[in-house]
Amino acid sequence: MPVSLEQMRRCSVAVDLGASRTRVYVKDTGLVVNEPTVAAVNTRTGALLAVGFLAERMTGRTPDHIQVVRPVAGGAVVNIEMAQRMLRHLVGGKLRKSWRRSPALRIAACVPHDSEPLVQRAIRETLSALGARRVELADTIICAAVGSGLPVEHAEATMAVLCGAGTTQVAVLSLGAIVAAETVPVGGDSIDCAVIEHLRSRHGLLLPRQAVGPLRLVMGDMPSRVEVHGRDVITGLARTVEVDTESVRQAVDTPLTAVLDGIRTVLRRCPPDLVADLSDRGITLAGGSALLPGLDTTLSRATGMAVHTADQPDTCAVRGLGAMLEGRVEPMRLDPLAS
Ligand SMILES: Nc1ncnc2c1ncn2[C@@H]1O[C@H](COP(=O)(O)OP(=O)(O)OP(=O)(O)O)[C@@H](O)[C@H]1O
Repeated sequence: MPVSLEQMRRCSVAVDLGASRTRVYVKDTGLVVNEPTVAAVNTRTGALLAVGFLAERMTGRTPDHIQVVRPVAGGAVVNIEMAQRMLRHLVGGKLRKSWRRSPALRIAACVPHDSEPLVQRAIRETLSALGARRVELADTIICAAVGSGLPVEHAEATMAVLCGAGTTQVAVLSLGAIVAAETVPVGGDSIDCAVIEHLRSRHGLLLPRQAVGPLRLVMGDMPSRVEVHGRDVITGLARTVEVDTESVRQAVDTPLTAVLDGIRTVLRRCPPDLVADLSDRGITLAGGSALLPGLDTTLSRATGMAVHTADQPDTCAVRGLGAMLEGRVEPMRLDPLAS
């Protein structure tokens, strides 16, 4: 799926439909939507009740007739109809100006590297709900590298690790293309599951998914103890336990091993010249899970390479795609040599 910058420049809207967040960037305006990829429906009437933050807040708190749906999982749209309805509500009004300027709206969207044709078709069909006449697809990892400020179009290796909710994509790029890449089915969701499983087995406490966030925030600090509220596994009653943050950090190491294996696999597949470039430049982390405290130091210690976290890592991919739309990425000229 080669990214043609020429085709990208004809698009006016960039979309990153992630498992956790939906982000929309409008050319010459900026990021207009950054909301959870979640919709709540009434199963009796089929009516859409809420989308985005409001729907996410309903998770785990709904009566039987209300269902909270996540239409994207593992880098693919798994419920096209729901994704279309959610997008119309999240984005509709914000694209009115773009529609007026160009009724034949062109949208650019991120898709995971080496995604199946069916996955690509699903995203195209989903975006047709926004009135897109044409949908151009770009590799998410290239977009994230551009959004992280890496000079991807130079003849110099850069390594980007995009830590999302369901997957982590690792790639080495040079001359605007991917030299070697690997997708690991581990992301922020697996990290949350590791924390929940640790509290269940070590403390007999059931923790709601939403309660993991505050616990993540203290993980990078010095080892300390924090109070966590949940439900006792045996009695079913509310209980508060004191948790040692260092033991939570160790529980998270298991999913991180898979990410490390992904980095090692990509490095093994790279020509030695590029690996030498990387030892100078190091690894750049992007994606929402790159905000996990201490992730950069853990990866740096394990690989022996410098690891930097991009600015606003969670929105790197859509901002990178936006930069392509706005023509802020200059391709390296590879004109045939004159004879
Ligand atoms: N401050 C934070 N600390 C740790 N993890 C975080 C933080 N903020 C968000 N996350 C995690 O980042 C993940 C979402 O990242 P991101 O928005 O890049 O995913 P996505 O693009 O929607 O998903 P995917 O790329 O898998 O389709 C979630 O799992 C969330 O728990």
